[in-house]
Amino acid sequence: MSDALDAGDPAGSAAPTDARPYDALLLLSFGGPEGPDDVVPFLENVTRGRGIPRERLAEVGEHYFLFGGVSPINAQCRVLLDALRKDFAEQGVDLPVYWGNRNWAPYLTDTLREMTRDGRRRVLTFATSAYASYSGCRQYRENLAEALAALEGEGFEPPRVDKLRHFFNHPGFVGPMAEGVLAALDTLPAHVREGAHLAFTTHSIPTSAADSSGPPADHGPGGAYVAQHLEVARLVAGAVAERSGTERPWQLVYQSRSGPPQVPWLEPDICDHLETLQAEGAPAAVMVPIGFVSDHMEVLYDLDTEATAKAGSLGLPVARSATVGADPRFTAAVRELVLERAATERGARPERCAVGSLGPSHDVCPVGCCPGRTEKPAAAGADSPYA
Ligand SMILES: CC1=C(CCC(=O)O)c2cc3nc(cc4[nH]c(cc5[nH]c(cc1n2)c(C)c5CCC(=O)O)c(CCC(=O)O)c4C)C(CCC(=O)O)=C3C
Ligand SMILES: [Fe+2]
Repeated sequence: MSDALDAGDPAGSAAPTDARPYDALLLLSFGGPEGPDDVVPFLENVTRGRGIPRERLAEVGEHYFLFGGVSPINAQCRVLLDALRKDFAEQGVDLPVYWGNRNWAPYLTDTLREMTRDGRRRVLTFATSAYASYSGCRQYRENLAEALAALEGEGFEPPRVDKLRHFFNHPGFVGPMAEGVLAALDTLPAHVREGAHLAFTTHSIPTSAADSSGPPADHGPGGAYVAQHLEVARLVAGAVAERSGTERPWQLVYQSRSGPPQVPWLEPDICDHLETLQAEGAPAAVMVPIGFVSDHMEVLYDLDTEATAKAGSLGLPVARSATVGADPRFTAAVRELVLERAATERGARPERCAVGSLGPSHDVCPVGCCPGRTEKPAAAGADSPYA
């Protein structure tokens, strides 16, 4: 990118709603079962070759069967898809939005095939995962590469695919979560509200995956994964303190651990944390699922069912705050990120919005970002085999 653009920004004359060079947005999500017969095949898709213990799979299958074999995640993606289309239409952003999943229908490869048939040549991807990590970023990029390879194998010339930067510190993500905490506090009995602890939770991952998350240069203990979550927790706790006039103690904790017990994963687990809080005399807690963009199964089962039951057995009042879902501030944030990236691709230097001290994340994952256990081709990064 040339500094000379600062003077006479050529893209500055473009309409503020110009999404060029992109001709489509791809909403890329995890996918989930939509009925009892889907549960086992879905789990097979998720765990292909990753050695999750059988007992854990049976347990996770049970969580889905408890809800009729239906994960809420696909319905939430449909709502988000509609909300994005409506936002784009209202704001004059002329960009079709498609939806594909990594692990269940509509499958990513099918969506990309449809996009290719529709003549889309420059696709921007919005993955429903806010933070850096192998599971939350590179794995999505690997699945994009697999889909592109499959289409090439079918004789198509697939589009070029980019991916939006991590949005964890965008105000359209942090703001709605802070408001969700204030609303959750209001549901607690009045006499425990003041002293309630904030338990920020996210998906546990192996400590080795956390340590290597983000660009290689940033690697420290916990890597970008822990640093980005700590930043969001700090920002939300700060906004809540400011709005409510009360500083509350907070901590980042983890949930939904899997994998063999001898492998270390990020700790403490939310349930152990609730036990500690109760033992230390905390009057109440709000569980704040900052690691998830909507109320999918990890939230409905691991927090609303399991952790809430644990708190009940401890006599500790708890509430769970809302995820951003299709909040209009979040859909607006996606639009802003799309237009920002489009302007950057046109050679302009748009304002790159971010709150807190970490600054806006990279647009293109550098080589070695969030490595997996085995090296596989990944699209939409500096090490992409696709342009
Ligand atoms: C960081 C992270 C996110 C957040 C980023 C993002 O959103 O992508 C996330 C999201 C999700 N994870 C989900 C489901 C599952 N994740 C599993 C397994 C795993 N997740 C991991 C990490 C993450 N996971 C890891 C390190 C594993 C073990 C190894 C592996 O398999 O890589 C398993 C297998 C059984 C189990 O081990 O629990 C299932 C069924 C669903 C769908 C929920 C629904 O249906 O509503 C969603 C949104
Ligand atoms: Fe997961």
